Amino acid sequence: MTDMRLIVLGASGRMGRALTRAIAEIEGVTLAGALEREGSAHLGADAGELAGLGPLGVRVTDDPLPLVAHADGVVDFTAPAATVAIAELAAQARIVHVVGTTGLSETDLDRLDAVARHAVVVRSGNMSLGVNLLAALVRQAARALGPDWDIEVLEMHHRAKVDAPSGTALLLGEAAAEGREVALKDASVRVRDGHTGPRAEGAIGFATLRGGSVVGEHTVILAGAGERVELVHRAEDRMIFARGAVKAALWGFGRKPGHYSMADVLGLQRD
Ligand SMILES: NC(=O)C1=CN([C@@H]2O[C@H](COP(=O)(O)OP(=O)(O)OC[C@H]3O[C@@H](n4cnc5c(N)ncnc54)[C@H](O)[C@@H]3O)[C@@H](O)[C@H]2O)C=CC1
Ligand SMILES: O=C(O)C1=N[C@H](C(=O)O)C[C@H](O)C1
Repeated sequence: MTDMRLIVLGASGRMGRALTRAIAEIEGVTLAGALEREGSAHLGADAGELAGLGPLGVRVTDDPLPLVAHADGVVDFTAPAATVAIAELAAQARIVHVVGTTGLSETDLDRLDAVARHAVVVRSGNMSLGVNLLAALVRQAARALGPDWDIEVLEMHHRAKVDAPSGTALLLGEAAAEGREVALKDASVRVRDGHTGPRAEGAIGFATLRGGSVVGEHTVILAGAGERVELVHRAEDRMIFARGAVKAALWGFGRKPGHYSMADVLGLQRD
């Protein structure tokens, strides 16, 4: 069987470089193109050299059209505007779109839902096995412990991260809300400052830390009267996300159109 041909969007970014390495190490996929934004200092560079692999003969370009026409999928860890733009092109070409980009607005998500009527979109705020397993545990804990236990989601990331709360924190908050059978938008408290008054009953709180080179750390705290449960994930290497994204692309290849999640890819049941 021939390899699945993948394009990396945002090829010179932290995740873009990790994706190039993951494509090189995983069987059944090949790097078919490397895209960057207009004006990037890395246009024309060899994607393999950017990723520390040595030359692969794939030059970074800012023109998606010729690449999309000859590829089977695009892996995209960039920024919301770039993700929505490539989603339209990927859907027209009927190629798999794996979306790792976080900070997407409700409008952006509606656009992805619309294109997923015609194409395979696999999207997750976190592509690692560990976090997706953690989400299942959080759902179960929130259901078992009930509303008397307060839920707070704490996250820390490197100083260059631009969105908050992280996509993972929101994914974990969604899992907690599902466990409680409430809508996250009705329960979430994303910022606290000044004289806030006591904690609202049933709130799912978020707290954000930024600094240094932290790849990604998430703690879901379930605080009861006189005791506390903490569920923690620590990412130590971006390759966990990159390998997950390549696995998602392979899973999506040949599948019927739809907006899928990493829980679908990993076969994690929603109990
Ligand atoms: N879902 C997951 O498992 C993970 C998601 N992320 C998310 O991935 C995104 C990127 O993260 P990093 O790699 O750390 O950021 P980064 O800033 O290092 O890389 C982003 C890259 O995208 C490029 N880009 C921006 N607009 C573009 C366009 N229109 N066309 C092509 N390229 C464009 C930038 O030039 C940059 O090279 C963020 O939203 C982050 O939260 C990061 C790690 C894991
Ligand atoms: O920007 C990052 O770095 C990360 N972003 C994702 C998020 O927003 O949760 C995933 C991971 O934690 C790293």
